[in-house]
Amino acid sequence: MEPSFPVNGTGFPASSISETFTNLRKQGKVALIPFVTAGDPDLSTTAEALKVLDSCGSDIVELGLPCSDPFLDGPVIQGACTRALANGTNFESIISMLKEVIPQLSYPIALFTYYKSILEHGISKFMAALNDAGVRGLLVPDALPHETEALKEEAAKNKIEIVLLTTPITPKEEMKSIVESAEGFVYLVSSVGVTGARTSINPDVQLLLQEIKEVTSKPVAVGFGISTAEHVKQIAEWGADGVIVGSAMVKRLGESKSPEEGLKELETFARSLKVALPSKQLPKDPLLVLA
Ligand SMILES: O=P(O)(O)OC[C@@H](O)[C@@H](O)c1c[nH]c2ccccc12
Repeated sequence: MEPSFPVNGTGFPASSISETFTNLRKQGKVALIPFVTAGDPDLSTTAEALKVLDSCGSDIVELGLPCSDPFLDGPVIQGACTRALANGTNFESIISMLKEVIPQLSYPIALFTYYKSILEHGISKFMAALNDAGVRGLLVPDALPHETEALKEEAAKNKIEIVLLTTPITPKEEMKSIVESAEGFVYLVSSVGVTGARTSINPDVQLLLQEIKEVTSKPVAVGFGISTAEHVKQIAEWGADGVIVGSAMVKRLGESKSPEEGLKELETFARSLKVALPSKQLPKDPLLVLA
């Protein structure tokens, strides 16, 4: 049976994060992983944005839970969190939006959150809600190793993969154990500091990618500061399996004059990144999802 919405090559219903990478790898493709903050500028626009990103050939989307103290984020994502919280977006409203939208998407969603927000709900309730909504991955960059182990245990019961992050200053031994424990993919943070667009990519990323690939066959996606088609191309050439683009997406979607304008800018930008990557076919009429 033909599905009535775009299928991004991973098949429907959306695969797990690992399966998505396995499929892409078979086809020699590099994953485009946009990040947006849930509820920015409002939750119905987030729902539209998730569909627009599907039509642009996104392979996975990282969806951020807005938080009042996003200390790993730069001004753009901080602004997105402020807007989302100001319009009343909360965990429950995000979960109910996802329940409706995820069945319409061909890619898996990985949720991004700070550890504190999970504890507010309790780990097992949080994971069960994610599973119920169809979320397939989770990133909690500020969780300590023992906290991560507890998260992984509960996530496994709920078919959720826990993505772990390594940075340019992570000691090699620690990097190895992160890589060993990571599920879905390994997130290589390109540079030290907070999230936000950078003018150029840290050239050490090439070597860091090699070092990770020497110790694992798990997919590796690079994020932090990636904001142009050139950046994306460069990172793909260096052998990454995916690129994560956050602040540059959020800026277009959340800082535009209107939600409609923001969605259009998001679409144009995501397409420009997609064509820069070793790519797959896009659906014929992407604007249909906006109608
Ligand atoms: O915004 P950037 O620089 O494109 O970085 C990716 C990113 O937004 C996303 O992965 C992310 C958002 N907030 C984070 C905090 C820590 C680590 C990663 C993130």
